[in-house]
Amino acid sequence: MWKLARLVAASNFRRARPFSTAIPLPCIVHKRGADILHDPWFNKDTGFPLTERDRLGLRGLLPPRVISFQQQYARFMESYRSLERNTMGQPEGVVSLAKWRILNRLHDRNETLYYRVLIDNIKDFAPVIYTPTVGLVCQNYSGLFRRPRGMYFSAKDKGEMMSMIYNWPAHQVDMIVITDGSRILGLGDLGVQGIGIPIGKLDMYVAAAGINPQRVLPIMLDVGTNNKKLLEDPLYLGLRQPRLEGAEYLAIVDEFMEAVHTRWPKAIVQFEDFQAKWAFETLERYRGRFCMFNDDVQGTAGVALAGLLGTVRAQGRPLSDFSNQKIVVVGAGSAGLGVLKMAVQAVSRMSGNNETSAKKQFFVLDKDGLITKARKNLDPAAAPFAKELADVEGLREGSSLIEVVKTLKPHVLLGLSGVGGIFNEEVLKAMRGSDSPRPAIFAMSNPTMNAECTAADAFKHAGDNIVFASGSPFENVDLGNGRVGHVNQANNMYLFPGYGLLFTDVSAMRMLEILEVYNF
Ligand SMILES: NC(=O)c1ccc[n+]([C@@H]2O[C@H](COP(=O)([O-])OP(=O)(O)OC[C@H]3O[C@@H](n4cnc5c(N)ncnc54)[C@H](O)[C@@H]3O)[C@@H](O)[C@H]2O)c1
Ligand SMILES: O=C(O)C[C@H](O)C(=O)O
Ligand SMILES: [Mg+2]
Repeated sequence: MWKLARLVAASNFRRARPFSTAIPLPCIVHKRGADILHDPWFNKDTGFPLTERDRLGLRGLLPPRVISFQQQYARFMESYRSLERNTMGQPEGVVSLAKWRILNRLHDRNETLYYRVLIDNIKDFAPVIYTPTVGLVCQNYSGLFRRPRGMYFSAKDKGEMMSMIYNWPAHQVDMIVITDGSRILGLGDLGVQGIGIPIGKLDMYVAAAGINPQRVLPIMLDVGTNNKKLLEDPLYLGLRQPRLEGAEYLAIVDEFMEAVHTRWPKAIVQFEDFQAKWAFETLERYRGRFCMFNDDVQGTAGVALAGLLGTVRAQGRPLSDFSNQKIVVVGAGSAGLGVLKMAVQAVSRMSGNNETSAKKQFFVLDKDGLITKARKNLDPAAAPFAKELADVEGLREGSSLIEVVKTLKPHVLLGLSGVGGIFNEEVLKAMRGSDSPRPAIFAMSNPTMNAECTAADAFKHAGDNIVFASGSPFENVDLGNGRVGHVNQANNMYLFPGYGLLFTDVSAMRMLEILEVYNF
């Protein structure tokens, strides 16, 4: 996958810009002197040749020696490797944040060099600029803040957004990732600090899909936070008020969507890490009018489905056997329900049966256990997947995870609950009784500490023959005797850069048509 992503990225960058020195300017640069050195889009640091130093008023503002792009690259990588050596043995969080800081400083200074090192070292750097480290960055964002990135629209900006959007310096924007910070990974409400997520996602768009970095825009929609700790933190950078709800909330999102599409009618807006109720509501509200999608609902579904089909192949069975797999999804939020919807559609199309019949093999649990039609106050979003009691013999409304696994003997156990360790020893051991010769365990919650189980525990307790995937990266597991327990990563990052690449190459209307065709 990474090889493919790098090929795509490399070919796009070649097409868009020869990357050996720096980004050719898409328009005439009106800046001069120190303003250019302080603009990460155009800055080449000590790489400015003497002729450019004369032309751009840089003479005397830089040390005399010209250091080539390649030399700067080698210098950065040496600093990074020496940081790795010097922090060996220190706590993981400290090391990850130190790595993030050094990359972030480069991002703020010289984007050309930043994206070059990111593309060339994507496997090493993705866990630093994206999941899982980005979670830690969001948790500490107010303290880590040095320079703004992206745009911040707050509830206090109501009525001003249409003019504010023109404050963004780029003429064209193709790809926007927006969050309201209400459900950042499995870490809950992080308010304005959630901006780290759109930044990390858009870095992946640039690195893996070759999207022009000057045409991406991370957005934070700050409608307040219900996180008490943040509200009491004197350094907290967001609005110090409870989250807006209901019509007041929607009015803010409506105004933002109007503003953004007035200025850039073809920009694609990716909704990210909104709490489930707003994830579903905004998707329904805007999908017919704007070029938008919800990554947690739709991106996750695509990646999970690919993993589920891959599991069938890993079992040595024909893909059509997918229709016979018993699948237990743990977590009935934006991600879990998104996966269920797409997987049911897939089974229905593959088997030719209607969706009611395709649903039979899927079972879903939330914090109150197995979801059945007998549930009082059944969440309308989960209702289509609630089981008839008659269809779950030996189980009841609210059956626990262990009861479900022991009774159903599922082929697949897929976690999108945000609850770390919920696939405990007992549950994993029960998966040994699965009806599948190669049961699949997908611990998709993020970041690492929220994963339903670790890779090591999965292989230890559920057996060597499982197919394992996780949302956050884990190392392969040494099973002894030279055998390896392979860890696959099931994270929507394997899909959304592709959406961007596809949809920025087609017109906005065509995107809507594509989404329609795939009943997305
Ligand atoms: N790997 C990926 O690509 C990917 C994509 C999206 C979301 N995620 C992760 O999935 C997790 C959930 O995301 P979401 O948007 O669906 O969150 P959400 O808050 O919308 O949903 C969480 C669901 O888990 C349920 N739950 C909570 N405790 C539970 C328990 N003890 N047992 C069973 N279910 C329980 C809740 O009732 C709810 O239905 C997060 O950790 C997120 O980071 C991963
Ligand atoms: O951000 C990620 O790593 C995946 C996903 O979008 C999530 O919310 O966990
Ligand atoms: Mg997300």
